[in-house]
Amino acid sequence: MTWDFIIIGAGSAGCVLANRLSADPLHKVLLLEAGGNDNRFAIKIPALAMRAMNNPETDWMFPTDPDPTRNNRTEIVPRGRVLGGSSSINATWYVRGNRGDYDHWAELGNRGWSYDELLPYFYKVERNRDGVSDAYGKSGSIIISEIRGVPKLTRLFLDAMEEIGYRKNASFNAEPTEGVAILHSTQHRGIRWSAATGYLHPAKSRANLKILTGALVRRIVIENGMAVGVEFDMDGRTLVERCTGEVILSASAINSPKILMHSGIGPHEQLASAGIRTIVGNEAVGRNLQEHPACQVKAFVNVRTANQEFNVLGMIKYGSRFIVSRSGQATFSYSGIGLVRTRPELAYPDIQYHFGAFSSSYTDQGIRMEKEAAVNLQPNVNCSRSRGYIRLKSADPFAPPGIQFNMLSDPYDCETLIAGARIARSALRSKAFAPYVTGECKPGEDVQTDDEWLAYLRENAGGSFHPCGTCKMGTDADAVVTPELKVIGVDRLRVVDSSIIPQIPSGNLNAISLVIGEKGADMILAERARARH
Ligand SMILES: Cc1cc2nc3c(=O)[nH]c(=O)nc-3n(C[C@H](O)[C@H](O)[C@H](O)COP(=O)(O)OP(=O)(O)OC[C@H]3O[C@@H](n4cnc5c(N)ncnc54)[C@H](O)[C@@H]3O)c2cc1C
Repeated sequence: MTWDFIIIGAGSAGCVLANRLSADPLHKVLLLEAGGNDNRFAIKIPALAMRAMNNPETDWMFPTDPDPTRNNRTEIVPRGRVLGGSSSINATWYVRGNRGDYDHWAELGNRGWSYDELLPYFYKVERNRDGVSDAYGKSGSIIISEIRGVPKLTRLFLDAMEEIGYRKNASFNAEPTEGVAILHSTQHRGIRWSAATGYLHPAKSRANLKILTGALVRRIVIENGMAVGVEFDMDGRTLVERCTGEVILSASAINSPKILMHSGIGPHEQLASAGIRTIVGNEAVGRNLQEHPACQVKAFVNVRTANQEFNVLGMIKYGSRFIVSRSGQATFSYSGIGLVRTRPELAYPDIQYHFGAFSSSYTDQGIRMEKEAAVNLQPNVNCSRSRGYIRLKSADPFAPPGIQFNMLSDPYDCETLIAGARIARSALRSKAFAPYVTGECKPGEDVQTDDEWLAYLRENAGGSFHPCGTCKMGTDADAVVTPELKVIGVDRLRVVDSSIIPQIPSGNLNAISLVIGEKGADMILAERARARH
């Protein structure tokens, strides 16, 4: 069989593409996914995502290189390895980002990617079935709901922020986005609504769409400067599928650049040292790695939190509530959002808060629940400026690449995160929290000066599970793909996923990854239609 389109990766963007490209029965579409089926409790019930993470069956669990900007600490980066990709194991936050983010993308030379041009694609993604906000589209594939049954401590977070000068704003995905709110999530009645749920499952019985799970892509086959197929391993065999239309790489910010490199597209020296023949030398492949640097500000509380209930009895309690009302702690982890300007002269929020009515910690093995009752207010820098990279470590296409975040290399990120952390501290010391908060747990009273905060960040800051930018879209020398998402130097090959992001936006990345899938599909279909006529 020869395919019209081969899509690599059934994640947020890949599921959208599989649906849109196979909507025309004349298109024969092959979707290759390394992971397996998403029919698991740990995926359907949002809070159980902690179990889908750190599980090699559903999480890539990429180890990082020691980060010199964070005292050489290492960490494990979770990425979904299952139908739905990271949208199947994420925390279900739905955050679009703001006008400034996407207008900036357009200003960088990416025609067609301004806020006004992307807004119709957000609407196309969204289905505001539970009436959560007028800001959303009404008939898209992804259901957006307010989370249900939030703890009292989360409502206190909104009061606390209001008390120190930040308004409540339930419409935080429309302009102006600034304010604090109960989380809007990609859920319907407490069940995760992933890209697989919204896009892939409704299309999977189409005769012209073939989905292969357990298909681990090695490389793209390039002949005469053109992508003509994909080589992958499945059931212990190495196979090649060929394609007359386009190969579309949607393996996300860590594996997309790695697959390009194994296909001969990337920094010549790295390819040569792995014994890979360079087809297109491009130093930019794998560079521009971005994250939302985050830290924790935590306070002990005098009421029970999920920390004391992270056991069998707690499971029964939360499980029963879930069964009866599809609400409560089984359906979320963090439950309050804040988008805040740390300085009034800024045009857009430079900090996003995740508020959790529980306390957990980053460890080099992932996130762990604490034993004592506490709440956690976590700021992250929105449009961060630190840059890291992905590099080939091995000639083995299945070995993980080197991942270097350099997460606190830019002083702007450090200063902004410190400002955000100080605001978080003020919120936890507000009158609203006073009856409940018994003391600061992290960073603790010893941390006061800028230098002390910086030392705290270097020892404690982590990412927000939002790596992106490693196959940057642009028109400059640092670009890997054009604004049409075509890989520079190779025909019939595009990258369509969060790796094309030129500058990380102000929000969690699932929404924009879905939009990248929608816009990518539109561009591919329009070109195909033009070619037919
Ligand atoms: C734990 C966690 C929590 C998060 N929380 C949120 C949140 O609450 N809200 C939010 O908006 N964002 C969140 N994110 C981020 C967001 O989900 C991702 O940024 C987004 O889903 C990325 O979409 P993508 O299409 O780029 O890649 P992905 O969705 O990661 O998809 C990539 C797909 O490609 C497949 N693949 C990779 N390599 C190969 C290969 N060699 N062969 C075959 N298949 C391959 C993968 O298995 C995967 O299915 C979170 C992410 C994680 C991991």
